[in-house]
Amino acid sequence: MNASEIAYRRVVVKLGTSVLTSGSRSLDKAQMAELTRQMAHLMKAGVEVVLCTSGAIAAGREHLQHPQLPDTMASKQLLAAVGQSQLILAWSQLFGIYGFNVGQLLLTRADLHDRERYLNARDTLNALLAQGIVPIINENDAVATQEIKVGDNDNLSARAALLCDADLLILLTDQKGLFDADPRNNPDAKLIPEVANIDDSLRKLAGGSVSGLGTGGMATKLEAADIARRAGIEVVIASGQHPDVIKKLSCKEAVGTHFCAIEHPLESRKQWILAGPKPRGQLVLDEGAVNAVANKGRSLLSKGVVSVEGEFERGDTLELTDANGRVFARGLARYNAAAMQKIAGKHSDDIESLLGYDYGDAVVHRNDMVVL
Ligand SMILES: Nc1ncnc2c1ncn2[C@@H]1O[C@H](COP(=O)(O)OP(=O)(O)O)[C@@H](O)[C@H]1O
Ligand SMILES: N[C@@H](CCC(=O)OP(=O)(O)O)C(=O)O
Repeated sequence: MNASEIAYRRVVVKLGTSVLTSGSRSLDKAQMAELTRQMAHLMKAGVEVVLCTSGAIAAGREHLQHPQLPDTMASKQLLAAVGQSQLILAWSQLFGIYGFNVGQLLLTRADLHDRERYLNARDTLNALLAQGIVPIINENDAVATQEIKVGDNDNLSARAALLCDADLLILLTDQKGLFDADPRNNPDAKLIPEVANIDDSLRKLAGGSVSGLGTGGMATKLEAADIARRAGIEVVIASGQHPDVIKKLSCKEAVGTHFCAIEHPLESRKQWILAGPKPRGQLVLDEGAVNAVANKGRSLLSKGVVSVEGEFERGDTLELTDANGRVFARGLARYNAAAMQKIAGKHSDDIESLLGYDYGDAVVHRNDMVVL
């Protein structure tokens, strides 16, 4: 590979459990070595690489020789605690062969929720990359409860790609890409080589994981692709087994399913609104408000709010839905849940008299909102 053929400057590679185990009950070290060789090659050619690795739970099971444990969160946390150290040891040894050091970042949604912590994580990532150290990211499964988890590494890798301002996100899995039906159950399923837009009809094609190894299947890979491409990042889903897959993708060879980046990416703060905080509530809007927000670029006024769900504070993230429950936007609340209940459906001029204070006409301001 010649440096002039490489089309990207910063690449996030996400390796699913399915790739790291090759479908077996243990880490496939030969496969990990081969993928390390490809990533090291890319780095030697001047590309910065961030690795988002799954496999901690699988590595824990293997290291403890497949113990009989109750099917609980605590067992998974135990396996992750044991497995993560084995996993990072393996990556450290493999990258060491090529003279690269690695740095471990174990994140949860809580690290992305708060804008300040989000920016701190970004600084750490950038500092590692500036020193030529390979950042290796996984969810902090050993301590994260369901409530504070991102939940799957596809979504986590998209957040990592946003954090480090990557220009390519590679999701490697056990299938050749996104098919028009799950190829495990549909032998006639066809590979979709190029996706220009992620919509509901595409989401219907993407099923969950049936292998029992991965988390989320294609559904979470599509969520990840949607987040990344809105930030102007190209995304590819491809097979980890494809020969020289990482090298080929970094030279724009057509392998797997490619998702075009959108032309006018969201500014950084709006990327964070989309990818960082977990929504704490929902506002159901009437037809006029849906139209004003979705099509006319307006802020949301109290008058258009039909109902308020959830317990949220001012500044928390909310989902905006239409009457059918379709989420079409996300934004930051200017009023807390109790206040929002009181002013829903009321005219903006009445806010002060209803609440005794007034944070402005917009209950979700345009500048704090992303239309999906
Ligand atoms: N439309 C689809 N195209 C391809 N794979 C699909 C589709 N729908 C569901 N899948 C499933 O997604 C799985 C990959 O996701 P997952 O098991 O979570 O792997 P990973 O560990 O790589 O994240 C495939 O094995 C496949 O069975
Ligand atoms: N964080 C978990 C993996 C979670 C996950 O999303 O797995 P996968 O679908 O295989 O990428 C682990 O290290 O075992």
